[in-house]
Amino acid sequence: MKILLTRKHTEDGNYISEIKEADEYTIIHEPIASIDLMERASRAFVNNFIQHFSTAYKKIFVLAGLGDNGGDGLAIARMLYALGYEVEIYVVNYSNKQSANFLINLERLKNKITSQWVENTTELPNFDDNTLVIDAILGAGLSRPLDGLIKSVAEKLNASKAEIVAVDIPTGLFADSLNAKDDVVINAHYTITFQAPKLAFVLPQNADIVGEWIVVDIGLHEKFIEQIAAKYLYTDSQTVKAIIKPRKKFANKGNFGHALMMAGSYGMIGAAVLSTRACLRSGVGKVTVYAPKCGYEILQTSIPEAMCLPNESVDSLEKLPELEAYQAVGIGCGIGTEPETVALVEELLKNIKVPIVIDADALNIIAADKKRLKLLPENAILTPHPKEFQRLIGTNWENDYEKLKILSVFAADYKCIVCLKGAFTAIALPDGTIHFNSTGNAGMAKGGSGDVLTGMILALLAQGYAPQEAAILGVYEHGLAGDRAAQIKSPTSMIASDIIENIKF
Ligand SMILES: NC(=O)C1=CN([C@@H]2O[C@H](COP(=O)(O)OP(=O)(O)OC[C@H]3O[C@@H](n4cnc5c(N)ncnc54)[C@H](OP(=O)(O)O)[C@@H]3O)[C@@H](O)[C@H]2O)[C@@H](O)CC1
Ligand SMILES: Nc1ncnc2c1ncn2[C@@H]1O[C@H](COP(=O)(O)OP(=O)(O)O)[C@@H](O)[C@H]1O
Ligand SMILES: [K+]
Repeated sequence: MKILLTRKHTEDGNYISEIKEADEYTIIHEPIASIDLMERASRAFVNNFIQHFSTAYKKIFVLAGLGDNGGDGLAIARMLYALGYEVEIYVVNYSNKQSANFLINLERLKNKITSQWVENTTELPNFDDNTLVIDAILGAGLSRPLDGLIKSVAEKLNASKAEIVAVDIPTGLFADSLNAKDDVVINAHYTITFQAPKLAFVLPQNADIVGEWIVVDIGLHEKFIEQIAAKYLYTDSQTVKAIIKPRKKFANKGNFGHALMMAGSYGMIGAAVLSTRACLRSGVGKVTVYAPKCGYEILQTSIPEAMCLPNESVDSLEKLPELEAYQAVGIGCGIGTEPETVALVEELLKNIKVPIVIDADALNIIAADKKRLKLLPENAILTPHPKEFQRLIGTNWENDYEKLKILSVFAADYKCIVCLKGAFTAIALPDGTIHFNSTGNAGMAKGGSGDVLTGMILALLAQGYAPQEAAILGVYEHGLAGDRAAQIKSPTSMIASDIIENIKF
């Protein structure tokens, strides 16, 4: 799914709104009247809303602005009222400019619900913990930080105990550009957004502003969306369906590749076990794990399906084995940073001729001497968590937008694929695009989860998936397995082994 921007910079130094353009294209080419598109958007909001909040639930205050977001708010209020919800409307009267669709929806309220016009926060009702506020003050049309009346309303709301549900975007939040630190933004608990995710929603710095969020389809014209060259994408089930190759009936294990997992050191053989087992659960034909001698019996006993190739050293990985037999190589999980392992990583990078996934200490080894970055083979997949990525670039970022810029430049400069892990893992490709993952949960924030991912991506590489497909698909399925594990064990109690047990391609 593409992430549509509200402020996409154009070559002449201005910016356009892809959302507005998609809106206008739909109005002309579907065709549909603008007010009917608003009705459709509001209906989509309501359909989702009623699944979460029953009529018995709390009193609903709709806070409406004067633009199209406010128009949505009025239409939503009318629809919820018709469904039996107890609704009150407060129009935040911050300007004398009202959109045409706002005015039509105001007219449509007549003889149904009255609206109260607010020019001062003292005219607002009491937002106690028994109220639900629908924030329809400003949406994608935000052009500057909040001030004056809207700012005071936002402050009052944020200080209250009311549950806040935002229409499209929480008021005051820029959809895809940076808010200043002291900007006041309504902190929503739940956001129902139209047509496409907004970039701001997948960035950790906005987590407490957007709350839980969901995209509802409002039927903007597919032909228009297809031709948008999106820089940011959001991996959903449709994306993944287009990537996955079915296993053919007469297939044999030779069709699914032989993977080499180089992992483990004394005290860290668990990382080798987890990554290798995850690799096996992800469709690979055969796996050999190259590990220090201390891991031999553990690996042979705990994963009988894998072959184990012990190296000479007892405690740590050293010396490059023959690579000819393998279709893909994974390195890094639990390998430590002993000098002989450092030498091994360098040797591997100089000699590798098949796709590779690089994780954990292998990344730290590369980061320790930046000249090693030049050894990265084209399309290598790197799977750093934020700390490891900071080590690779040798600096920190000021905010998440800057982080994305650095990430994108890094992937382009080194022609590699970087999976920057976390909630909404960001996968940067050499072509400059960034693909955010939609699956996963905080139960995965535990030691070993990353090892599982490395094994899964390795399996996909060995099966012949193109590296960018292996990264996008692997990260998605890893998160999905984590979501299944969380369902069964709960986010708090699940462990990395539960992720493996719930891998299901
Ligand atoms: N295609 C879609 O996705 C569809 C979208 N729809 C809905 O439309 C919404 C976008 O509507 P919109 O363009 O009218 O913008 P909205 O956010 O209501 O505000 C605009 C007004 O606010 C003003 N203003 C801006 N910043 C301000 C500030 N800080 N303080 C004060 N004023 C400020 C701005 O003034 P100006 O910048 O021109 O001075 C302008 O007058 C979108 O979020 C969705 O809900 C659906 O109905 C249908 C399909
Ligand atoms: N809050 C979260 N939401 C979704 N996924 C998460 C969250 N926290 C961590 N993860 C996922 O769990 C994995 C953790 O990997 P990593 O930090 O390398 O752990 P480790 O090195 O301990 O195995 C990553 O794939 C990451 O995307
Ligand atoms: K809003």
